[in-house]
Formats: sequence, structure tokens, C-alpha cells
Amino acid sequence: MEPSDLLAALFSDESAGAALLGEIGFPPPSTQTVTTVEARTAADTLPIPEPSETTDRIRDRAIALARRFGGREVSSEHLAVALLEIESPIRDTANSARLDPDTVRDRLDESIAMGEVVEVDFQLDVDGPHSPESPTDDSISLRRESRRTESVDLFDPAVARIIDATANRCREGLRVVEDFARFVRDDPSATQSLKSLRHGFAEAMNLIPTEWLLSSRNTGGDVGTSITTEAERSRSSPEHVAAASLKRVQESLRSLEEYGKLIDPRFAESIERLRYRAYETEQQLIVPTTPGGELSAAHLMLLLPAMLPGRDLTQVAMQAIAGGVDVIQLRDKNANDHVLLEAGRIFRELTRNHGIRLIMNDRPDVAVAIEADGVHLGQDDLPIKTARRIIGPDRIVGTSTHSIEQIQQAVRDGADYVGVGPTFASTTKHFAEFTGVELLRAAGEVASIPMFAIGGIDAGNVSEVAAAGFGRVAVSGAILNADDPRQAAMNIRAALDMIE
Ligand SMILES: Cc1ncc(COP(=O)(O)OP(=O)(O)O)c(N)n1
Ligand SMILES: Cc1nc(C(=O)O)sc1CCOP(=O)(O)O
Ligand SMILES: [Mg+2]
Repeated sequence: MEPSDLLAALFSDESAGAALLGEIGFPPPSTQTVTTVEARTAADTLPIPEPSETTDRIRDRAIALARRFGGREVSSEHLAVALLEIESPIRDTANSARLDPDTVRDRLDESIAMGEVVEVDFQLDVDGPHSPESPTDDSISLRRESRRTESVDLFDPAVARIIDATANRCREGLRVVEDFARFVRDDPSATQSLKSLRHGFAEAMNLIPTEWLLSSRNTGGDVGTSITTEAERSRSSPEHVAAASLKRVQESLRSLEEYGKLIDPRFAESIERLRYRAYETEQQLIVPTTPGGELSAAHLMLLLPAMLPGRDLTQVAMQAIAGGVDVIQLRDKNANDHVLLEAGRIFRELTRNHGIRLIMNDRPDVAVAIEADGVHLGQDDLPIKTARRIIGPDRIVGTSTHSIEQIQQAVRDGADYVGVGPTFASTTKHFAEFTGVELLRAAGEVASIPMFAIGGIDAGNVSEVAAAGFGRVAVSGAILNADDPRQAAMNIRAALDMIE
């Protein structure tokens, strides 16, 4: 038996491996070869050729791949990868078809990890002596039968639909987050954790009979496919996309865990473990543990009170985030500590889900309690060094400045950012004097840390701020009191985005 026979067998069997090769543009072998292999596998009378040294290597490599992905059975995809890796004429065909080997590998890896497994029978004996690369477990086999058919009819089809739809959601979400880790964060460690999470998920899904899931599939009749909320449609940044996807992954895992208990406790336990890993990944990726300096990517800070009669602040915050707000500061000079804590926890969850920062005004102790990313201190509040002792080295500290000297002092004191103002008359806080855009113009010369212009800034005057060289602003009334907070935020963001 030659590698070309294996390739022909993959195609003659209409296997998932062949489907993948076809999908990525790999040309099928000639009809004659395929027909011969079909005839051989169909008729017991025809002799099966002896495996060659190369097919042995391909077999061993396929087994090793199956092992790497945690499977106990070798699928046609494993064989397809092994063929592409080992057999040079096949590799050459791939090259001449301009197939980038990485793309091929990635797509095949993905398919294997997603558990799109179809077994085929190539009459290969994998129970014989193994090369050093091959696993020693003889139970790995190449076979045609579908797995676990025995339990297919035992469960409620509605549960199968839940598991099937939720698993797809989970897989898609994991892919989105993995792309974020890889291409946006450029973080090899997070990319690796996500890849391993994806493979772990595929392994857990192997415990569920595939044909049972497929037989229940009914996308056209699924009422959920046509329901999309406004929040689902709008995303403000790659972080937001990743955070929302990770949230969806966590929710999917929770649902799989609960419904999985109806099917197989081992499945539910595996999913539970993956759910905890997804939480760890979230901490690693979405809210880095060292937030200092992280405000450099932020442009629009929204100051929100803990409560405002007649206004749903969660809605305001969500709409504002959709419009481009990328930091929320909880600032409430009247709320008692219970109210601050409650609002802080809600804002924390919201900002974390959207991958943006949360700053607590005035109160380092509350900043720690609500797990905020940092604290904002005015000239009359606790000194920066004292606050750092409370919040630790990894949180952000910002401070208010009203002159060039104060900006320079803030930099010396180790502030991570400064607020510079008051720029214009404010409806939120009363000022007798304003530093205006003059201070903004001068500030650009003296500070290298992020600076947020503040005080009475709205869509009408933000261009003056931008013209003074400021690409960052902190705003309250213009967004909080707007009929359409999203639009208000977008209008301000549009002017800021002209800078940098
Ligand atoms: C970004 C930003 N800049 C300035 C302030 C004002 O802080 P402070 O002077 O302490 O006044 P209060 O906000 O506490 O009234 C801020 N909060 N944020
Ligand atoms: C709280 C605060 N501090 C300022 C300062 O200049 O230090 S200006 C200000 C009010 C910001 O709200 P609005 O955008 O509604 O004017
Ligand atoms: Mg203050």
C-alpha cells in the first residue's frame, strides 16, 4: 500500500478528512485510483496490499496526532494531516495548488479539535509494533463504524438540540477569543491556553454521541437564531468583541454542564473544569493583572454617579460603551458606602464584560472592594503614595490637575494619568474659574503620561480640545444627560479620533 492509496481511500470513503482537503482546494486523486480502492475495500476477495514503510510512518504520525488531540481513535483528519506532513508528492500537490501548509494545518487542527470525527477503515494494522512516536495503547484503531450509536435514542431530542446549539456557540466563541489573543494581544501564552481550552472542549464533546446531536439539528426551526439584541449587534473595540465572546463561552459551558448532567456525569464534570479555565483565561486576557499605564489606549472616560432618579445607569453605561466610552469612573459625592459598593459591583461586571477600565473616584478602599482598575484622586484627596499602599502596585492612580506645576508634580509622584481642567463651565460641578484650552495647549509640552481634559466638554466644544492637541477627555453631563448616550459618545469620539 502506498500513500496515494491512502489518499484515494480518504476520498473514496467521502471522509471528513477528504471533505477538509477538498474545502481547502486540494484536488481529489484520479477517479481510477479511487475506484480501485473502493473495489478493494468493498470486496473481501481482493487482496489488500502490504503497508509500505511510508504508510507505516503516516499511520504512526496519525496515531500521534490523535493522541495529541486527546482522542483514542484515529480519524480521517489525522490521516489527512499526516499525509500532508510526511508524503512529499502530496505536499508538492498542495504546494502547486498554492495551499499554504500553515493554513492547511490550522484548518485541519481546528476540525479535529472541533470533534468533526469520521472514522474510516483503511485496513491498517495499528496493533503491530509501534515506532517511538506512536502510542503504546493498542486500543487506538482505524475503523469505519460510528461511535457510541448504542445510546443515541436514549435521550430527549430537545436536550440534544440544546447541547448541539450551545456547543457550536461555545466553539465559535473560543475561536473569536483565540484570534484576539493571537492577533490583537499577540500573547503566546494566552493563545496557547485558548487552544488547549478548545482542544479540551473537543475532547469533552467526544463523550456525546455525534449522530444523536446531528439527528436533532434543526437550525431553520430554531426560534433563537432570529433573536438578536442591540447589545449583540454593537461592539466598540476588539477587546469588547473578545470579552463578549468569552462571556458567551462561559454561559455556554454553564448550560452544557447543567444539561450534560442529564446525559453523562463525566461530560458535566469535564465541562465544569473547562468553565473554570475559561474564567482564568478571562482574567489573563481581558483584565490584565497589571493595569498600570493601561489607560494609554483609552480616549473617552465617562463619570457616572451610583444612582440617578429616573435614569437607568446600567443602560446609560451600556449605550455609552457602544458609542465609544472606554473608561468608566464611578463618581458619587453623596452616595453612602452600601450604594457605592452595589453600583461599583454592577459597573465592574459591565466594564469587565466589555473589556474596558473602571476607575473609582476619591476612595482607594472602595476601589479595592469592587476590584476597580484604579482610583482617581483630587488635589485635596489622599496623596498618591498613601493611596498606592491601599490599592497595591498594580492598580492605576490618576490625579486632578489645574496647572502646569500640578501636572509636573503628578508625574513626579508617580500618577498613571492626569485629569486637566476645568476646561469649560460644567453642569456637574461648580467652578469659579476655568483653566480653559490654554492649559491644555501648554500641558502637551510637559507630560508624557495620558492626560484627560475635563470640565464641561461636549460634542459642541470637543473640537477645541482636540485642536489643543488633546485626544483624551473625561465627560459626565454631556453623555449622562443626553437623550441618546450612544450618539453623544460617538459624536465626542469622532472629534477625538481625528487626533493620533
Ligand atoms: C479624570 C478626572 N479628572 C478630574 C476629576 C476631579 O477630581 P477631584 O478634583 O478630586 O474632584 P471630585 O471629582 O472628587 O469632585 C475627576 N474626578 N476625574
Ligand atoms: C468632577 C470634575 N472635575 C473637574 C476638574 O476640572 O477637576 S471638571 C468636573 C466635572 C466633569 O463633568 P462634566 O463633564 O459634566 O462637566
Ligand atoms: Mg476627589
